[in-house]
Amino acid sequence: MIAALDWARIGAELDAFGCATTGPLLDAASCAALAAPYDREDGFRSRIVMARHGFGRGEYKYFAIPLPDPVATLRAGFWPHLAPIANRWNETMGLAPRFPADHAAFLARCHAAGQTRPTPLLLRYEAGDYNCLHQDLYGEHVFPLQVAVLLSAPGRDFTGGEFVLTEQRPRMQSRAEVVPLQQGEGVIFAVHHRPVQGTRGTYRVNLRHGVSRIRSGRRHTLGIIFHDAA
Ligand SMILES: O=C(O)CCC(=O)C(=O)O
Ligand SMILES: [Fe+2]
Repeated sequence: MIAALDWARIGAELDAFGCATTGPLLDAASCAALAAPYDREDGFRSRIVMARHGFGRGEYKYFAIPLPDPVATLRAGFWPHLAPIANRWNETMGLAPRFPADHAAFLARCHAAGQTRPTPLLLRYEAGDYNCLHQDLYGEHVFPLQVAVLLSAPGRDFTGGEFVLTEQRPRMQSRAEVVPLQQGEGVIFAVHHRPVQGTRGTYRVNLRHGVSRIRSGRRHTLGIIFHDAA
């Protein structure tokens, strides 16, 4: 499934815009099966009510280990395609970390540094909820790309609630990008920085992502972050 994606297009879009959509990843039944256990206690390590932390309005839950399928499959499956892009980006940006071919090896590095808690999460927004612009940094070890998969059907399950990215460029005004997604579709995007080719060489821009206000209904998302948390 992931191997069959158009990785040349995705790589080019990530380089040009800092984000790229995947097209369909999960069918409607798989989306529903992932979102349905949200209210259960088991299977999650913690629940965050966003308003309590100034993160926005809505809530999310971090999955416990073992990650359920298809979360584990997606996390491991994206890795070998994203690691070469991440290595290229870090080289271009003059950042030292390089990422191994195997996700387990990178997780071992996170765990040795005390980043032992799993980061894949399930988010839930109701009418009026939103996710403030942020960066999912959880410690010293950062994988520069992450994935979010929309589990609800826009227009049917909810309205509003668009995935947004902003890009803060040195000495320039910020640029915003709205990413339309279908149910079961993912967006791959920069966690923190991305390289931009300028006339005088490469520079780093700072990205943040969030979700605009849900106008009606309920919206669920699966978030896949590749570094674990301290
Ligand atoms: O709900 C969304 O679309 C974005 C969730 C998010 O912030 C994430 O997956 O890191
Ligand atoms: Fe996030």
